[in-house]
Amino acid sequence: MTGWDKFDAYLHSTLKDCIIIPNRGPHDITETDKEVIVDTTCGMAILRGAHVYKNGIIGAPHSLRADDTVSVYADLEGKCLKGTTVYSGMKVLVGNGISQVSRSDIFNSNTSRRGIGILMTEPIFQAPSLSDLNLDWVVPQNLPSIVCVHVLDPKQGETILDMCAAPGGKTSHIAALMENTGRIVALDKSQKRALLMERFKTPNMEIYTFDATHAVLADAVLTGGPPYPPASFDRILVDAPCSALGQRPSFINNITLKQLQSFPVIQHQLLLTAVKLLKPGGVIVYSTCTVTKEENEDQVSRLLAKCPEIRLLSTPWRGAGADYDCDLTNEQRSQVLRFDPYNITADPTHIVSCDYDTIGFFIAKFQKDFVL
Ligand SMILES: C[S@@+](CC[C@H](N)C(=O)[O-])C[C@H]1O[C@@H](n2cnc3c(N)ncnc32)[C@H](O)[C@@H]1O
Repeated sequence: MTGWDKFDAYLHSTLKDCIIIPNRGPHDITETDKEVIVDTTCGMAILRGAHVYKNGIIGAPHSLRADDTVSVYADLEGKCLKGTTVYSGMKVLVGNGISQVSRSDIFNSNTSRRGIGILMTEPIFQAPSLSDLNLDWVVPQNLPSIVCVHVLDPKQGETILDMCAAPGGKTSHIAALMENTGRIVALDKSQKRALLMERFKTPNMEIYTFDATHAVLADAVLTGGPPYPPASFDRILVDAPCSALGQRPSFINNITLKQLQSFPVIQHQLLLTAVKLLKPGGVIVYSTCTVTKEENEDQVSRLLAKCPEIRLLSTPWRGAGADYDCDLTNEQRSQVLRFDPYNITADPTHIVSCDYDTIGFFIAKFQKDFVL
């Protein structure tokens, strides 16, 4: 792991399968006179420990040579054209690094676009690059994603459905907790993303590209691929598609109002399907990595109103419940789990517990009545 020797790593105080690797920053750095422009995806990767690959560079000065010290900026509006020499649009500094290549190595069509273009020596935030981890041993995830699977609490031998599973971080955690017992069915609508799950596949895991809102059918059979008959699964994870407004780091969000309004609709459909697929006494965990109440608390109250056979359970984890003006009762607010990075201090010298300095995330746990 690049830079591993420079970073702390410690076992989480209560999650014994979780190693915490804190990042450090923001650091004050001095800008150089050579500016390299990358897109926002590359800029966010840099803040999570990555170097800049040649094909991530969209702008560089004429004078760029190998071994030059450069400042790297993320193009906030996506307006920088490939090959730009000087970019005056909206950009944000993500760090300094040493160029491994000259300008012609980057943009000349006869040279390979592969390999590292800028070795980041002074990123604004320091984090180890986790890209070369052995995924048989560890899977890098944000803390709330790890908590989410512990809230699901899969038991050995059970039949588990992961309705929106790709790229598979939570599915792999479920598989680890089940120690190759039981059956895990992982669905995702996107074939491209479902393929990413193959690297986590275990003998008891089945992966299907499928729209999970259509995963229930009265005369279906439980063996093989979807759809499945009602009351088939012991536990179901609905890690729903969402507006992802809780993601960190994030420079800018170009989501449209129409896109924002589309998520609650699909989330409700997924939850209704999950209720049908759940065995009596079974558990559903609903989660998002966003902060809007329409995608979080409102989904909970809507499901409880629509499905009298479903009740809310407490998420056994420290931290605040809902603190938004929503339709949940005070007791229900204390039962759901909202990770809210906006509520932590902005003072960079203040050390915030890893349990709070997280991405924005929401978790709710439901149980279906034993007798229907
Ligand atoms: C938040 S991501 C899931 C992340 C995943 N659980 C993990 O831990 O790696 C949401 C996923 O839902 C998938 N999705 C969107 N609509 C879907 C649908 N109708 N049925 C199944 N999957 C869907 C998306 O392709 C995306 O991969």
